[in-house]
Amino acid sequence: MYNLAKIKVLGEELPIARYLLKKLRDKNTSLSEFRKAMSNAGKILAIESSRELMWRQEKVITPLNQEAVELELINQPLLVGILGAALPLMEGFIDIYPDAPIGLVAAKRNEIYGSINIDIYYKRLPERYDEIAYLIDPMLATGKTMDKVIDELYKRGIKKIIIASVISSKPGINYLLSLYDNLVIYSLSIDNNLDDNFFIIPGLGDAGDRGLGIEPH
Ligand SMILES: O=P(O)(O)OC[C@H]1O[C@H](OP(=O)(O)OP(=O)(O)O)[C@H](O)[C@@H]1O
Repeated sequence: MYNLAKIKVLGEELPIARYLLKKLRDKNTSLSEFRKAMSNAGKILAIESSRELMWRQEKVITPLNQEAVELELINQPLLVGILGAALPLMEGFIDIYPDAPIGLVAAKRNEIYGSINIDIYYKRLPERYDEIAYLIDPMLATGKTMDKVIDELYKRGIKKIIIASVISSKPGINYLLSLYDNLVIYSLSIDNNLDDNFFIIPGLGDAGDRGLGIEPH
C-alpha cells in the first residue's frame, strides 16, 4: 500500500517512543509533563529523521590537535509548525536544529456536512525555499490540514517534505498517499481510526488544548 512513500513508525522500534506515548495518551498527565513529553517526542523525531537530510563531511581539529572528520548539514531544513498544537513539539526540533529557519501556519478545521474543511488563517513562510522542509504537527487526523500546507510548501519550491507527527491515523495517511506519491512520514504511532468528530482514536485527545493549557473559544 505504501510503496512509493516512506513511513517510519518510531513506536515500533524505540521503547522510548512508547514511553512518551504512554505519557501523552494518559488523560491524567499534567500540563508540564505533557509539554515535556511532546518536546522529547520532537527531539526523537528530529534525530531519527536526520537520515533524510543532506550532510557533508567536515574536518575538525580536536583539543589534542588531531584531525577528525564528522558531518555538517549541507543546508538547514525549514521547520514548519502548524499552530497551535505544534508548539511544544517544535521546541524539541529547535533544540536539535538550532540554526534552522522556522515557518508557521495556523489552520482551523471546520466541520461542514459531515466532512472537514480547512481554513488557513495565518501564514509566515518564506517566499522561496528550495530545500527540505519538515512539516510538524503532533496530530495527523483526516490529513486535510497537512494537505493544505503541503500545497503551500511545494508552491514555494520545497523539494522534499518530511512529515513529523506524534500520532497519525490510518485514514489520514491513506488520504495523503492518495494525493502525493513521495511523502516521507515519521510518526511515533499510527492509530487505526477516527471518531465521528474526526478525532484520532485511541489518540491523545486535543493536542492543542492539552499542550497549550486552555480551550480556545
Ligand atoms: O488531519 P486533520 O483532520 O486536518 O487534523 C489535524 C489538525 O487538528 C489539530 O489541530 P486543531 O484543529 O485541534 O487546532 P489547534 O492546534 O489550534 O488546537 C492538529 O493539531 C492538526 O493541526
